[in-house]
Amino acid sequence: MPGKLSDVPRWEYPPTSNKEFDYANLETLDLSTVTGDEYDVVPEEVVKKIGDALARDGFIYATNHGLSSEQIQRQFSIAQLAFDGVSEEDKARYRAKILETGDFTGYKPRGHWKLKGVRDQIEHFSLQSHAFGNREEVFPPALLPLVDEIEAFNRYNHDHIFRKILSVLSLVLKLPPNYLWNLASKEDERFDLFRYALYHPPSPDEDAKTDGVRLQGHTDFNAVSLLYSQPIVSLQVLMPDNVWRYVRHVPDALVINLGDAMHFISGGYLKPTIHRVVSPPDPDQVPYRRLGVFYFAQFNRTTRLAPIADSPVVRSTGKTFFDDGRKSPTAWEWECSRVKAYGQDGQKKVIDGGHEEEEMIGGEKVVHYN
Ligand SMILES: O=C(O)CCC(=O)C(=O)O
Ligand SMILES: [Fe+2]
Repeated sequence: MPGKLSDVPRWEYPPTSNKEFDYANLETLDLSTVTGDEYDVVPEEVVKKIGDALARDGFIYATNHGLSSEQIQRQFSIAQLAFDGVSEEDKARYRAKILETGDFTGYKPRGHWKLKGVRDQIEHFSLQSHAFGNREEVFPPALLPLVDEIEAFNRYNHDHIFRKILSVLSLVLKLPPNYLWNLASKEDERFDLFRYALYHPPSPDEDAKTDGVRLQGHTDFNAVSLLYSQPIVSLQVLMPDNVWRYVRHVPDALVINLGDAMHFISGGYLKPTIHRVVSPPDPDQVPYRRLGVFYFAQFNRTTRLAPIADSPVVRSTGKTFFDDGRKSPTAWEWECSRVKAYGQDGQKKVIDGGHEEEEMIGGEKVVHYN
């Protein structure tokens, strides 16, 4: 691997909580069960178990993804460097043009979003696939020696992990195993989003104003999200019984969820589960900064987010979106419009006594949960 290992200070994971909380009971996809040269062989019981879990909970764990503990910890170390080893001037210089372009590439400073008038305490350094072709413009000098390594990690997430998951999902929808991969593997249309995130602990006053919510409840915009499990208990999912439950840390596992794009294309069969980030319920973890490594995988830019008519499972839902499919956006159009609108306190209608807010984007209703 390129990049000088010794130059990157090692990230020491915060201590794992040994307390019990109301954890979500999530299924696990063992990725080593997906085999064949084109990852087209998946045992039937795996398709059944994961299909049921993703239609019901929308969240699963994935294990045996082929990355070592060392390789994963290395990504957290690079994440730490991206925030602690880059000056505030450089973060401003390499700032993401989120509102201008709907593209997260670059640094998102704290306070870009607002929740109940309180500025968020989350820093991001995000890379859309095109970033690797524009290195000098996107990466601050401190990270330039690591670009090949970061790119190789991105490739692995796309070509192996995402691909295997798409094989499973194709079979869930009773399509040929490579069907969804064909909608996501056009090299010049890739726009996956890779992200290092740093959650700073807010002040007690800020936490009180937001009821401890640090990232508002949302669905993801993309197809499949891969979150590298980390020790701070903080991520909650809204489970089918309408109860927020914590996601338990599973060392070296991936926490996987589906986004809007997969929901639309599956005629609503696959669930884009609402999730949020709250203050850690374990007081021992509260003072720690929380680092995240996320890979938001997407379909090709021009993939139209209309229900796949070839799938009997999709057809059986009878569901359509976007004016009965007449105005289905492409994956790119949908993502850009949602990225621009997110967290800007835009045209929202408050419902359910303030617990929910609705916003119309591209003619579809998007609900934010407080
Ligand atoms: O911080 C997390 O665990 C999840 C973040 C998340 O949901 C997102 O960035 O979309
Ligand atoms: Fe998310």
